Amino acid sequence: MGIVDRAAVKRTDVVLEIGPGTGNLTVRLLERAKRVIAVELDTRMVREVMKRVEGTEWEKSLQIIQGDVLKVPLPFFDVLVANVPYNISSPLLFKLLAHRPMFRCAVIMFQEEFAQRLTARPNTDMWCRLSVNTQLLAKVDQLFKVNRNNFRPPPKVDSRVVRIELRNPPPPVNFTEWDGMIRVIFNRKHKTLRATLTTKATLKLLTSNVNTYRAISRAAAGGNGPVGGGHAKSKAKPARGAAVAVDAMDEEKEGEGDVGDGRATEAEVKEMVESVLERESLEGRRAASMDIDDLLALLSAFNEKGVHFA
Ligand SMILES: C[S@@+](CC[C@H](N)C(=O)[O-])C[C@H]1O[C@@H](n2cnc3c(N)ncnc32)[C@H](O)[C@@H]1O
Repeated sequence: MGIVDRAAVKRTDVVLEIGPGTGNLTVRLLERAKRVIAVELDTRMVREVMKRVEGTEWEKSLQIIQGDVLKVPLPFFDVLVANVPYNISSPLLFKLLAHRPMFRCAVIMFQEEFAQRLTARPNTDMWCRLSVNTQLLAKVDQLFKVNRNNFRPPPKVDSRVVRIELRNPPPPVNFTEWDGMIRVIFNRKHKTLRATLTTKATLKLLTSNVNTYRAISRAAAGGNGPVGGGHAKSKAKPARGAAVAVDAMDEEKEGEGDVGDGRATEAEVKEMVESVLERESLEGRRAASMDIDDLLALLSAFNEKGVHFA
């Protein structure tokens, strides 16, 4: 079974094909779907595909969007099929993970190693920021390997086709905040959390975030915090998904040592970070061994304490 069969296209489906090239997959998708929308960067390829369906029964059910898949707004679709250059694998994947409304599935060919990272597990070499972010938002199945000798000329690496289904409902987490934390702790995944989270650069970032959240919180409470003065309440809305964290922070304001003007210092934020790690018994843990649930719990513990990664 090839990519088209694995996509399990139904008669009622709108299929989005990325990079149709000369249209080999396109014609097979048209035989099965209600409609195919193809996004192709190369104008010569666009003409090739159009020529291929001209005068056939498929002419009316194919729409071609000429452009870069990373730049064009994607239309509604049920199923996506993609075979595109591997240098856009990561941005394409993240565009799809954020795509709404949700689609039924995406069947995509990636480089073997990239595909393996998508389904990697903790305590393996492949477990990385890509694995964690993908598995937070989607379920990925490895479908089949495509040997490099199937291509002319053969590339340097093998490929693999995977199926991606978005988690529905999506996890209740602010993705920017989540990815901010994942970036920091997976930058050196074998170091302890205490070591990665208390470097000078990380503390600088966290202190700036803590102070922004405090200012927002003060403004929302009607005070004259640094954000926006008298109009701050309407202007300084926290990012979507951050509301819970801001409420939790309000409750803590009295206890958390504000210094004078209410701004936290790096030393104070270091203490906040260390106290969360200690309370959760996580000082000695390493990102390399943490699964998604461990990481969600870690982010939640930090947010409750008023520590933010975005
Ligand atoms: C490997 S070919 C795929 C050919 C065809 N799908 C097949 O299986 O026979 C990749 C295609 O993706 C197109 N492409 C490359 N970058 C693209 C982008 N950023 N957006 C849309 N299409 C792109 C190329 O022009 C090319 O036609």
